[in-house]
Amino acid sequence: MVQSAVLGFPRIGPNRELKKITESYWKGKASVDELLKVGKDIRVANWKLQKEAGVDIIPSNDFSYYDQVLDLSLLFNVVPERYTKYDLPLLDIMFAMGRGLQRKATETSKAIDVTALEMVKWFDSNYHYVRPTFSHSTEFKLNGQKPVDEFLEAKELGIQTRPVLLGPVSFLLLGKADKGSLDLEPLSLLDKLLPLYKELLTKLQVAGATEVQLDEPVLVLDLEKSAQSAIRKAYEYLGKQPGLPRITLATYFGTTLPNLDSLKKLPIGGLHFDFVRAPEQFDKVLNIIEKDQVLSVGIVDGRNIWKNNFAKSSELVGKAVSKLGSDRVVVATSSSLLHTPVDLENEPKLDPEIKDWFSFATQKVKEVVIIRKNVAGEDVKAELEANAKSVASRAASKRTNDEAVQKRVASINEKLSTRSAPFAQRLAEQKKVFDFPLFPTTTIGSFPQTKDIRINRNKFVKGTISAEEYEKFINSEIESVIRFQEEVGLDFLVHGEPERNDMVQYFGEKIQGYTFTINGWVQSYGSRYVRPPIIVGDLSRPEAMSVKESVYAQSITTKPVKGMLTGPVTCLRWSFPRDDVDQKTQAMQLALALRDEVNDLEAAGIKVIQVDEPAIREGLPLRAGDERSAYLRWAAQAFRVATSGVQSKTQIHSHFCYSDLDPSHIKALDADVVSIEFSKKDDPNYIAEFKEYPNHIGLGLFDIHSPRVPSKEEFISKIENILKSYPADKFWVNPDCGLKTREWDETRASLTNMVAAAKHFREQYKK
Ligand code: MET
Ligand SMILES: [Zn+2]
Repeated sequence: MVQSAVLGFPRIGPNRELKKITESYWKGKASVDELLKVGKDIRVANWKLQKEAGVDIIPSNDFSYYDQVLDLSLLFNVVPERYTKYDLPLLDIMFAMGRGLQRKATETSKAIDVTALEMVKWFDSNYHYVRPTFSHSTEFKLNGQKPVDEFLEAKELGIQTRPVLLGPVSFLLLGKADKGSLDLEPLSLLDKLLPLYKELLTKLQVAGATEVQLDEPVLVLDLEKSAQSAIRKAYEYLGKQPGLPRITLATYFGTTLPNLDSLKKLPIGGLHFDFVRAPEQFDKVLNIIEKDQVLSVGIVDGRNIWKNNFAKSSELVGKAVSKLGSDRVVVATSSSLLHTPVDLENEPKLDPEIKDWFSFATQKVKEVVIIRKNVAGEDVKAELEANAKSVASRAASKRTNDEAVQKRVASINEKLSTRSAPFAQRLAEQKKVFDFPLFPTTTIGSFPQTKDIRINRNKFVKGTISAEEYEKFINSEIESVIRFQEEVGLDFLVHGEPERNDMVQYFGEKIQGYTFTINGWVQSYGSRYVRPPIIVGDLSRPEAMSVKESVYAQSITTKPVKGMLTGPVTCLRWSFPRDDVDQKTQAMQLALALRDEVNDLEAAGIKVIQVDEPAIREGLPLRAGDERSAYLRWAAQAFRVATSGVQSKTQIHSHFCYSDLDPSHIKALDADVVSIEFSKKDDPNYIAEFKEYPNHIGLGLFDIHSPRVPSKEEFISKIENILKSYPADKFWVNPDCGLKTREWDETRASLTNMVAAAKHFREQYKK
């Protein structure tokens, strides 16, 4: 019989229960038992939901208090020494690795001061994982047995699960060598790591697990020969161990075709492929499935919110069945559902016409089951008819098409996407407008989003305070942020973004063609969740979106205040995009809307405008080649469409974070000044690469994901280090990213030290 499988379910809880409890645990307001209880409740609810929906293969160990990759580092004892020397409980070591920890000394314990590990984008998604960090002194051993415990927890409820683990090759390749061990090649650790997987799988088997899912998403990347052989080696080794649970090796987010040879004839139970993202691999994949192997057909999209097309999916699964037989086919989600919101039923405010086009994680679980039933010949006539109706209604809806927008996009040309003068000339004109010192200091835009801000925003949304009252409140926040920056001594100010719930959602709500949810949260990293707006139709800007706040901020200070916008590519990437129009077209529509906004800001007297593009790197197609170069071209052009309507003397900034950015990715944006997350990348080679960047640049000097406050000396030594390979006259001084998740005390202390360091160098370079 064909089976159904889910590769992973969101773990944040339907009402963000996990965020609430972890944050209060961090603040010392909730006990560890309270934290663990909420975690357990979420796991139990998720398993029951899937069981009741009729899913055959239900995942366990897809839960995490912070990040599943971090869990695995901890489980295998890949824990740099700096985290273990304080005798913290495992859970707190894990949080310290994820977010850093700084604690004053008390009578009974010494002071703690440790930075977080590097956090990186999970492939091309907006999820971030904590990078495994290996050193010569890494001693692999099992630390606890989280996957086993969670398997047993489900078993106790009478639910048999399939534990999920990141596979050994991906675990190593996604990691890096620690400072001090830079000559270490993570993949060289495979031989030491494999016995640990064996030990763990043995424990799972003893606990009663008959199957495991090992994720090897690196198989959708360009892999060197050594990595391809590592895959073979790992699965030949694990597959041949007698008595272990059956292994399903799962890939997702792209095509495996260039690496397919390394998957042939492996002694494992099954293989999973993502046919939503890469349907082109279907025929070739069918040919490599061995007689004793199962093909898991990933057909329900784990990355987007559109309702599945049952007729189409069933046809594809049917093809697999006719070739392999029904016992060897599983209908599955394309990837974990981690990247989709929990439940569409939590959205009472969505327009019913549009809501009928969507499917969130809870609905997707049911979709997998319906497709399975359909392929197995069970009666799902009513579901199929309803599905066909929604699919047809979306295709025909008036809400998706706007001719004026389509015409304007067609008129985009070189002139519209090129600034009126080259950088050198622009810089000269800008220098006449502002008197900027060497090492200009600035921040990335947001300041702490306090409870007070959230309370007032909610009141405004609920209508318990009027628009005027809310505006007054926002203005008072802006004013205090401006005064704060003046006191601290920053050169280029920001208004602080207190009016923004989220940098994309805020604009999404003002752009026509978007719809948004009230509960559609998706984990971005740790306890940070986002609520991506949904692009349903052609996009346009009915009226100014940010001018009022920027103009107010500029009116109360003589220092330049940056206008602050989210760029077209980031708006696209951090939304759920349409799947019926290509991404480039959606980006250009956004670019035109933003161009009008940029021009309006300039007309209103704003002299510096920052258009953030943190997501530009994550959108990079995972493999090198034509698709990637085309992406880089259109992404840069979209930015230039948005920003080249201004005069030369208007300074355009941009900002990038969260990823290993290559300067070549951003040169073509031609922004006057860019700021980049950098604080955890003090590798001299990486710094040297940025010398290539022709315009001005601020390499981020402190980690904004951590509450830790760097001292003035620490800033000085960081800057000194960068200046060894980077010219001082192009150098801006700023944090890694916006400060919205920080507290005010930390923010004041960090920025004060940062400005002091900038002044130190200003003095030094005067001489
Ligand atoms: C993720 S990038 C964030 C940029 C935005 N301007 C902020 O400061 O929050
Ligand atoms: Zn950022």
